[in-house]
Formats: sequence, structure tokens, C-alpha cells
Amino acid sequence: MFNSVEHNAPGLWVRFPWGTYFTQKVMALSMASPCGVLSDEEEGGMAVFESTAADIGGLVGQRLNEVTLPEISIISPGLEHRPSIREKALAKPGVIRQGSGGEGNTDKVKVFLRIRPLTEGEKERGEEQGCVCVQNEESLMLKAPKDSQNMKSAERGVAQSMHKFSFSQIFGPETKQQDFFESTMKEMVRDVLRGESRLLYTYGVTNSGKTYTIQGVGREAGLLPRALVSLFRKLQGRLYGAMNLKPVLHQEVRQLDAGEVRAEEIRRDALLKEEDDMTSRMRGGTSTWDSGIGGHSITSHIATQLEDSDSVCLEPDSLSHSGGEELEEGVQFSVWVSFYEIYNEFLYDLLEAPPCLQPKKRAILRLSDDKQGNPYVKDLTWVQVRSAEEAWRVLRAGRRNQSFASTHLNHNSSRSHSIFSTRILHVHPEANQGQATRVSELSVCDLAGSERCKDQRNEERMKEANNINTSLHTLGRCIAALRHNQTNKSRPPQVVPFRDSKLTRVLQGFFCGRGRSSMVVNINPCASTYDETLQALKFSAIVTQLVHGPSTKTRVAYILSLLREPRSHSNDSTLIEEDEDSDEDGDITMFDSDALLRAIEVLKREVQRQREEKEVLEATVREQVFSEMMEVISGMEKDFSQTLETEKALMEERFEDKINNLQKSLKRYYNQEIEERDEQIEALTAALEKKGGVSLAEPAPLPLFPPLALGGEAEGPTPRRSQRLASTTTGELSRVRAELDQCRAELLEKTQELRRVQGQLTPPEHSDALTNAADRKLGEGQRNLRQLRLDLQRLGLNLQSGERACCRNTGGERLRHALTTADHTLAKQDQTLVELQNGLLLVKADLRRKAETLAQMGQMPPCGSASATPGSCQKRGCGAAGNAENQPPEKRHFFRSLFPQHTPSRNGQPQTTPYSRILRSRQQSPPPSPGPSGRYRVTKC
Ligand SMILES: Nc1ncnc2c1ncn2[C@@H]1O[C@H](COP(=O)(O)OP(=O)(O)OP(=O)(O)O)[C@@H](O)[C@H]1O
Repeated sequence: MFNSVEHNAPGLWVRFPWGTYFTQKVMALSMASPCGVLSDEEEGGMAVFESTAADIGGLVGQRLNEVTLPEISIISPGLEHRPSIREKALAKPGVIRQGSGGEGNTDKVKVFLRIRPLTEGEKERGEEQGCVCVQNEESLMLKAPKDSQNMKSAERGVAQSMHKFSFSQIFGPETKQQDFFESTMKEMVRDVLRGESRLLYTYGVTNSGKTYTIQGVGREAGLLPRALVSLFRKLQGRLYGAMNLKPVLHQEVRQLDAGEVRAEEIRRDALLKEEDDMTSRMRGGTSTWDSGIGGHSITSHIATQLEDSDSVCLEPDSLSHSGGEELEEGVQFSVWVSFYEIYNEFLYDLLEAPPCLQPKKRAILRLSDDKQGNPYVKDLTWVQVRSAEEAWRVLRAGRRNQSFASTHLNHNSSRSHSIFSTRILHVHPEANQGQATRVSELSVCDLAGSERCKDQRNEERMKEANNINTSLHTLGRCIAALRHNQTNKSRPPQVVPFRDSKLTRVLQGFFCGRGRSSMVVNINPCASTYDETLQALKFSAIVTQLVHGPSTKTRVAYILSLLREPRSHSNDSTLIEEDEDSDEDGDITMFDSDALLRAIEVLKREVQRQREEKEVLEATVREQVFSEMMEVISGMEKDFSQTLETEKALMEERFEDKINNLQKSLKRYYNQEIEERDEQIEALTAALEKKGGVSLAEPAPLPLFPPLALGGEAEGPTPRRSQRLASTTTGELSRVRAELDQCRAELLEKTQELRRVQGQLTPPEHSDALTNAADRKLGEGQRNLRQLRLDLQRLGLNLQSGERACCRNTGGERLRHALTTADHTLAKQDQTLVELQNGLLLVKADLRRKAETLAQMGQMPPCGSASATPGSCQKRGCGAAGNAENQPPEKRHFFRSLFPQHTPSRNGQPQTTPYSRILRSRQQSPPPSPGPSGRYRVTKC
């Protein structure tokens, strides 16, 4: 809940109990409702700022989110303001802060509510009407119908569905026009005749009965005709008949010469005559003429209006006759009327309009200020009227020019704010040439109805609705600012935005103490317009909290006090006493010119004093604001630099981490690469050693890259990069770069070497052919040997059998034959052996040759050291005898068995194979002489 809304374009300073915030949202929100008050949702979210009842007031101080919305929003005047003495003393002309004091409730702005009955059309439509409940003469309860926006908001928990409002007086649908007049305007007429100025304005949603209330229909004359009749009845016999005094400017009177008087008479007669003619001519017709604004044409539905207005009349004794007993003695009254409208923020004189049948652009009137800064409508037509009837005819003439149009809600809707003013000149006829001592005014303003722009289907209607809503919104802002100034007296007064719209500017005087205002709020009971009605009532609730501005009399009393005690201005308390005792009925015109000049001097000094006071105050405030701002700025600066430092450290740490991670990954990657290369080199070295039979006892290859000092290895906290960078010298960088280059060169060299070694390891093509031939021959030799072994075994068997036969002395011839056969066989075998031996020699020679070739190849630098020895071909086992252990065991055994005399057994004993035994036996016996066939002879045992 917030206490107040201050206007300060383009946003608003919203004062909450817990602080003051500048917001544009509130402005936007308040713009959303044409009357300038908050909508239900805003109300739910921000509470109802016009609420003053205790149950809502009790919530002040709680935060919004802690607030549980009461079931009913109670909105009532509730502002029992009785100005303090100090406030009274401080009341200066032009500053609206308080009422005139001492009059209690009479100081409050009167707000009347009128509820119209349902029209025939609405009854036919079956309009729901249970949402408006009059509780008593002053209280009204609104209950949101189920289809309304308000009910939807209430269901969402952001607004109340029931609202209670209080008014000065509530008038139900059955209220008669006469009763309404008696309760509202009758007193105003009396005040005007006493010399006061009064304003009555109607406010409400479109089609709520505003025009009906002011002008009336048929026999039901509205407030204005009744007021005119009442006025002239009171003035009976007291009218100032001459036309030589005319109201001008804000509330000045100008004396006209004879020519001007004649011109005024002609104008008035022409107007009245034209009106009479038009009434007869236009009865039943319609007329169209250019509005003068961008060529838009306005259609006036005059027919209905004229028919009705023509027949508007008062019942014979509807107004009680009151004589002139209340009027000032010896004063006569001259009555002048004007009628103008504010249409789309332009002012048009409704009495200066051209004849309806001659379309012509209407002249736009300008608003000006007089010397005192009071606004007035320049060049406005004022017509002197001598009776209520004449006034009514002038009003009718003006209504022809008024902007009406048919809308979806009202077939004859006012599209402008119209203001009918009656100025009464209080004339002292016995004075020289007649002198108007005072001018009072009664203004009746029929405001156009607020309406939803989106409901308008016509572009022109949309524009009108927009302008109507804007001006009504400005009126709402002015009222809210006035209320703020009245309720927050300890704070500096807000500027009331009267200048923001034409409407508020022309009505300004009535809100600033140069008169009083009363408001009539019109509503219709239809549920279909509930949401708009609620907004209108919320606006009216603010107005009910207003008190009237200081009256003219108070200002006179203030001046009088200054004159009586010129030096008392420096002491407020003295002034207050004077004010309390002063005669409020004092009239400044009682003073002679000397006294007035003195008063002016005093006022000048007072103005000067106040100006100086304000300047000092301004300087102090500026100084305070400056020092506070400097404090705030230095605090912000400090905070900012701290934040900056923290951010910097944070960023550096983050990037340090990133760099470290990167370094680690790089290091891991290069170490892996180095290890792989080293492994490759080792494998190649081992292969070379294996090939060459020489150990390449080289030192372990150095890693291609020296240990990568890329950071991240150091234990403990490392200084920040920025610090390291600061300490890093250019020399270190170049050293690291040189090391890197060296590593690269080494890597290149090693790679080339590897390639070379790989090339060498590939055996030459011709060595393959030699090896293959040797293998083939070896295979042949082995096959022969196997055959030989078989033959020998068979021979041995034969020999054994021969021996056995010899032992048994069985057939010498047969034995001899066997021996001969054996000799042949042995000879053959010897020959085979010789051949085999030759073959082996050839193979050996071949192998040696191969070994030499390999040795030659192995001598190639740089690896042509030990690995290039002939031993490099030992794989085949065909070379050196000293390397016999490399031979397969069965082969060695075979050679030993072949050459027993050269291959003694390990224990020195000759081995006893069948063949050796045979040889031995033959060596012991004389060798048989070869026979004629060259065969050995076999000796007898
Ligand atoms: N108290 C009432 N008794 C009977 N009929 C009424 C009463 N008030 C209004 N009406 C009727 O309601 C209708 C609308 O009234 P009116 O034109 O005065 O509304 P309005 O508020 O001036 O609308 P707008 O703002 O659009 O000009 C008219 O037909 C009028 O006769």
C-alpha cells in the first residue's frame, strides 16, 4: 500500500511506507485507467491508494507480499482535516494546501452520486443490475459481476470483488430532477449571487446520464435550466438592464462604449433570432458541417436534442420563489453567458458558430493568462441575457454546435467537454457611470464520458475517446496532486499539472481558491459496464478527500494582516494571531489608493524576503544533496574498484588454470611422443644387434625433447602469470627457443638415421638366389645321406649274416660272393661320399661368399662397426667351423659318423657302429686283392 503518488514526468515518485521509488510503471499503469486511478490489478499489486478506511489503513507498513487483501475495499472521504494555525498562516495565495478553516465538513469538496435507471433498451437486453447496492444515503457497495474483469482479478487474488464507497449524498434511480437540483445546485446559485464562484461538473462513464443530469430531457429539465430559472427568479427586480459592462479576461469587467453596446445588442438579437429560426427549420432534420479540424466532419444529431430541449420546461411551482432578500443592498446584477466546448483538445466557441446550413470551419479559441496568471478563453463570446428563457435559448443555440455522435453505448453521446458559464456582474448603479465591484461565476461542465478506446469501431470515435480519456486522466492527476498537497503538509508541495490539458487549465481557478467545485458522479447500474463504473468511482473517491482551496477572502485577510503589522511577516506566530483575529470578511476595495500602495510595498518586501529565504533554502538543499551525492559516488567508486580487483584476480586465476591445463596436456603429449620414438629406436637397435651379432652398446638415446619445463610441475602456489611475466627476461625466452630448435634438429637427424637403417636391413636381391641354391643343394645332400645310411644298414646286415655263415662253415663260395657284392657296394658308397663331400665344399664356399657379401654391406658407416662382420650370415650355419654349436645336433652327429678318424668321441673311444666294425675287421685282415674285376678278395677266416 502506498501513501501517495507524486507527479513528476515522465515517471512517478511513489512513496511507500518503506521507501520512495521512482517508477515509470506506475505511470503507465495509471495511464491505463482513463480517470488516472489504479485498476483492480494494480490495486491488488500495489493496494488502493485512495483507501482511507481503518481496515485498509491498518495494513500500512506491511510489505505488499505480506498483505492479504481484505474482502471489501472501503473507499470513503475519511479525511477529517482541520487546518492547524500554522497551516493557516502559511497559506499563501496560489499555494493550495488547505481549506479556509473553521468550517469543518463544509470545507470538503462535495461529491454527489447519481444512479440512473435502466433504459428500455437495457431492460430488453436483460441487463444484470445487482452489482450496485445503495446501503444508505452516503454509502454504496459495488459487487463485481462474475463476467467482469474485476471478478477475474479477484479470483486471481489480486483485487477485491467488493468495493464500498462513501459520498456526500447518493441519489438512486428514482430521484427526480427537482430533488436532485434542490440537494445539489440550489445552494450554489445562492453562493454565486453572494459573489462566490462555483463549478459543478459531471463525471462518469459514457451513457451514464451526465447530459441528462445537466440539461435534462423533455419535461425533466436538468440542473442547468433549473439553476438559470432559480437565478433569474432571485434576481427579479435587481437586473442591471444596460449592456455597457461586459466581463472580460479571467474575471475583469470592461466598460463598453455606445458603439460596442450596440454591436453586443445586435449580436445577441441575431443569435436568439437565428436560434428561433433554426428551431423551426431544423425540426426533424440533421445537419453536418466541418469541424475545422483536419476536415473531419461532425454530425450533430440535432433533431432529437431539439425536440427534447424545446420541450424542456419547468413545472409551474417547481422552484420555490425566493426574493432578493439575500442579495446585497443597492447592488444590481448583470448576467452574461458563454458556451464553449473542448473537442479533441481544441476549444470551440459554441455561440459563435456559423449557420448550420453553411458549412464552414469553426474557429479555434486560444487559452491565455491575464496579468495575475489566471487562465481565460480569449475571444470567447459572452452574451448578456435578461431572463432564464433567453439563457435557455442561448444554450440551445450552443447545443446545435456541440459535438455529438452515436457510439455503440450511446446513440447521442457527447464527444466533447462542454462548459456553460454564467457570469454575474455586481453593479453599483449609483457609482459614477456604473461600476462593477465584483464578478462571480457559475460554471456547469458536462464532461464527456470515459470509455474504452478499443470498443470504438470508428477511427474518429477512437481519436475522440483517446482525447477524452487523456484529459480525464489529467484531471485525475491534478486531483491526486491537490490531495497530496493537502495531506502531506510536511513535504514540499507538488506541482499540480493543470497545464497538461485544456480541460484542467480552464477549470484551474475553481481548484485554486478562486471558487469552489462540486462533482456529480453518474453511474448506470448495468453489469456490462461494471469495470468502467468502478474506475469512475475510484476517481470520485479521491475527490471526496479534497478540501477546498483558500478562498479569496482568506487572501484578503492575509494582506490586511500585513498592512496592520508590516513587520510581523518575519514572525509567523504574530502573523497567526493576526490571522486568527482578522476580519475574514474584509474587502480589499475598502482601502484607498495610498493604503493599497503601502500594501503593494509590503507585499513586495514579503515576496523579496520569501525569495531570499527560498534561495538560502535552495543553497542548503543543494549543498546537502551535493555532499550526499559525493558520498554516494565515492562509495560507488570504492565498491567498483574492489569489484574490479576481485574480477581481475578471478580472471587471472581462471586463465592461470587454463594455461596450466594446457601445459600439462602439451607435456603429456610430447612425452608420449618421445617415449614412442625412443621405443622405436631401441627396437631398431636391438634388431641391428641381432643381425650383426654386435652389441650396439650405445648410450640410451636421449629424449628428443628435454624435460618440458612447461610449468605445472612446481609444487606449491605459483606466482600469478602477470607476476611471472613481469620477471621473465628476454634471454630466457631465447634460450628456450634455442633448445627447442636443437631438439627439432636432433629429431630430424634421428629420423633420417632410422630411415637409413631400415633401408640397410632389407637384404639385397641377389643374396636370395644364392641362399636358395645352397638350400637346394643342402637338401639334395641330406637326401643322399639318408639313402646312404639305409644302404649301409643293409650292408651291415648282410655282413653279419656273412659272418654267421662263415662261422658255421657253410659254403665258402657263397660267402665270397657276398663279400664281393659288399665290396662293390662299398665302392659305390665311397664314390657317393666323395661326391657329397664335394657338394658340401661347394655349399660352404657359397656360404662363405654370401657371408663376405653381407660383411661388406655391414661395413657401411655409421653403423658399420661390429654388426658388419661376416658373422652376420651365421644364421644359415654354413660358415665357420668354430661356430659348430650353432649347427643342428643331428648334422654334427652325421659328420662324425661320416669321418670317424677325424671326429673322435668325447671319451676317446671309437664308436661301435656296424660300419666301423666292418672297417676295423677289414683293417685287421689283409685286404683282399682285387680280382680281375678289380674287386677285393675275401680272405678265409
Ligand atoms: N436519471 C435518469 N432517468 C431516466 N433516464 C435517464 C437518466 N439518466 C440518464 N438517462 C437516459 O440514459 C441515456 C444516456 O444518458 P446521457 O446521454 O445523459 O448519458 P451521458 O453520460 O451524457 O453519455 P455521454 O457521455 O456518452 O454523452 C439517455 O437516454 C438518458 O435519457
